[in-house]
Amino acid sequence: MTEVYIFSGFLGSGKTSLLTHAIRQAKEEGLKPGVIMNELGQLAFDSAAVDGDVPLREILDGCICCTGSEKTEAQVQALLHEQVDIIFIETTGAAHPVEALDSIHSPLFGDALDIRGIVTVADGRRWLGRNSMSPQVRMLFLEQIRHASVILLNKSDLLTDAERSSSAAEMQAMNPEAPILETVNGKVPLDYLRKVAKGGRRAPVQQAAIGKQLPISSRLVSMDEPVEREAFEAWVKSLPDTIYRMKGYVRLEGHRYPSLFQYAYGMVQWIPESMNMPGNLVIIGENPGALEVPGNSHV
Ligand SMILES: Nc1nc2c(ncn2[C@@H]2O[C@H](COP(=O)(O)OP(=O)(O)OP(=O)(O)O)[C@@H](O)[C@H]2O)c(=O)[nH]1
Repeated sequence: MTEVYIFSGFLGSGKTSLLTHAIRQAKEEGLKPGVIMNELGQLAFDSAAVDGDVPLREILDGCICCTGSEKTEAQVQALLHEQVDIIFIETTGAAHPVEALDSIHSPLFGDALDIRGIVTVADGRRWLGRNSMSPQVRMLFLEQIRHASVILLNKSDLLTDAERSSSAAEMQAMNPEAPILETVNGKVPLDYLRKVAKGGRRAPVQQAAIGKQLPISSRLVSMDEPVEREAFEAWVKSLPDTIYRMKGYVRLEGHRYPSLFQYAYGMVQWIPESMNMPGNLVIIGENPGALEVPGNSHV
């Protein structure tokens, strides 16, 4: 049977970081991993994090929970044909984990799949700031924690000892059965996940089809002009709290190529690239269409 793990967690919490780490460990253990990656935008941005030799299927531009289970079934089928030993499904940060789980509980697979459950990556700082999220979005964030088989309290490097223990205790109260592990960059031993993730649904779903009603959308912006780093970061800081995530390639003034830019819950990261990547930025949040974006010359 092929083990299946669903990686859940809010936008920018560290799912891709967990995925790259899990893939590396699976390979080291002699397992053949396969990946299904679900992204909100049309751009398969995170796919670059998956090595070329790992079978990868993408479900783009919509949540796995809303695009219909046929698409997911087809992608799982394709991975099974490639005889993978373990499948990691990275859901979008806007996906309801139980709906994602349901989409792979298909009679098509019979006993070919051993669905081990939901690993939820929770951004510790976002947990502390959860009350500033809009109600529907906060509900999704909490649902991801409530239905986890295992919770990773990630970005624990950004929390104090007191914040780490109070966050873990509060999450445990919300989901008493899931083991909680404090992590940095989603680094968790794969053996641990394989031991503790037992699959199955743990609590009634609070609100069905939450992903369909969520006010979250994504916008792809072409970044055709270089930006000044400080001014760009000041613009990022000025954005409303309801802009949850940005990622893409942005050219900084004085740089030859666009740098990889990441934004998640107040944190900005720039990684210089040595190749000329197309200047594109994905913005995810509530009403990203209303923003004027520096570096984009189009109206
Ligand atoms: N300081 C710190 N940063 C982290 C940690 N984990 C992830 N990050 C950073 O957070 C950002 C988002 O990480 P990803 O792994 O891409 O998050 P994600 O959940 O896959 O994001 P989406 O797929 O867009 O929802 C990146 O800039 C990471 O480098 C952590 O433990 N500590």
